[in-house]
Amino acid sequence: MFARLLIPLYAIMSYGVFTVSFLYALGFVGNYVVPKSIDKPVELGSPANVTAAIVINLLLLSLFAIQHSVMARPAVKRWLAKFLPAACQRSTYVLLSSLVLLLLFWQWRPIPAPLWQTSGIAAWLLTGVHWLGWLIAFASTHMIDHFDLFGLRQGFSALKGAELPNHSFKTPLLYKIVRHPIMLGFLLAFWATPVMTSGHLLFAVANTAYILVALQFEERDLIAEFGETYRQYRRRVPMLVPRLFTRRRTGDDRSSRAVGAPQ
Ligand SMILES: C[S@@+](CC[C@H](N)C(=O)[O-])C[C@H]1O[C@@H](n2cnc3c(N)ncnc32)[C@H](O)[C@@H]1O
Repeated sequence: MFARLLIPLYAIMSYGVFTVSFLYALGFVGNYVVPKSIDKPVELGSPANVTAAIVINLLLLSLFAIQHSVMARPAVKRWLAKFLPAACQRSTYVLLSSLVLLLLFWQWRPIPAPLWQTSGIAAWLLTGVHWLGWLIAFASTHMIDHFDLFGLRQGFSALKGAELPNHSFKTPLLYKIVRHPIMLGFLLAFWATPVMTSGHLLFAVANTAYILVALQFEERDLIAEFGETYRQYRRRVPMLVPRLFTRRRTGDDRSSRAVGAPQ
């Protein structure tokens, strides 16, 4: 009974830490409100320290990449299952990822030299795309299952003494346009900025490289889990860049899917 209560509380606490790290990320990447952001305070990024700043920032980004990817490997999940109840696994992943992100925000060294800069309509447009990116990422978590992705569903099924919910394959809304809308949203939020500093560029390039590699692993796992269904989805729907002229393809897709023919 005690564990049944403790697990949902742990899930709520992890979700709370995730919420703090997500809200802080909005301020960090966009240089809004928060005391320490990607480019501020400027005095932390004195030119003499640029090499040290690059090394420290790359170490922080690598730490996040390693933690986030290694803990998502099926073999590591099986190993963790020896120590952690299954209902706590996702929350633990969410908690550790959020803590590593907060460490990154805290220890990040701004490199504020601007590489390019926009003003007027261009700046407004880029800011709009930036916020659209965050919105796409957040909304897409709800399209596949926000509460499952962040461990709450698993925690509450432990409370009810129910079986863990099955991970089901879904392709609603934006998942019909690209296979990875959450990552597409992040890429838009990271790259669309009115002022691109050296530090921001480092952040955007490193995260883009990480996302492209991590998606290879994620898709390998999705194929292992959902087999031909995911392979067909991969043939039908682009990874990150929406097709501009989808009309004819959609027609083709429908007919090939109807007869189950490879595309
Ligand atoms: C952080 S989410 C990112 C999802 C996707 N890569 C995206 O960018 O929108 C990673 C989790 O989503 C799951 N996932 C990815 N695509 C999915 C789909 N179409 N249906 C259900 N789960 C999916 C993966 O198995 C993984 O556990």
